[in-house]
Amino acid sequence: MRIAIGSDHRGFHLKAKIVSVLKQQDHEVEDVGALGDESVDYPDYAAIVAKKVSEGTIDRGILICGTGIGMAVAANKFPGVRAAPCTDEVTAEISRRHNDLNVLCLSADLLSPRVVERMVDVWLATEFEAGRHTRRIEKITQLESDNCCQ
Ligand SMILES: O=C(CO)[C@H](O)[C@H](O)[C@H](O)COP(=O)(O)O
Repeated sequence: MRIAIGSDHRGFHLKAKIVSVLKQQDHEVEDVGALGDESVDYPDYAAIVAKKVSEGTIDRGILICGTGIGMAVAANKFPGVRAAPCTDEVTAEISRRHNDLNVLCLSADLLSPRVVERMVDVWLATEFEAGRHTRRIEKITQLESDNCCQ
């Protein structure tokens, strides 16, 4: 799978760990930064990853900051992006089955790296369930075009 991954300074070390695991699993990984743990602004990295997802040049995005919240707020400004902070394996799985989440947002401050590794595995492996959930995703897409300011 083609995966773009970004973080701010708080997520930098966890990002490095996830990048290495994903590469070992033969995913095509695009690391967009941050390049170190000096203070940066999470919207800058959310925008790079979310734009790629929105334009379809990669399959999925992963964003990491202190809580995952700022990254999700920023990424959701891009059409077609469904981003949310997940907190455990269950939310990671349901976010795929029900919400067709295409950008996984993670907390570097609150989650253990081992839990995150399992969450990422589950999130990448779980398919969208479709059925009644398709109707709901279509309604979200409709909200974008009804309220679009781009
Ligand atoms: O966006 C966030 C809050 O949802 C992240 O936790 C950021 O990493 C955090 O705000 C960065 O804060 P810092 O004090 O500048 O490290």
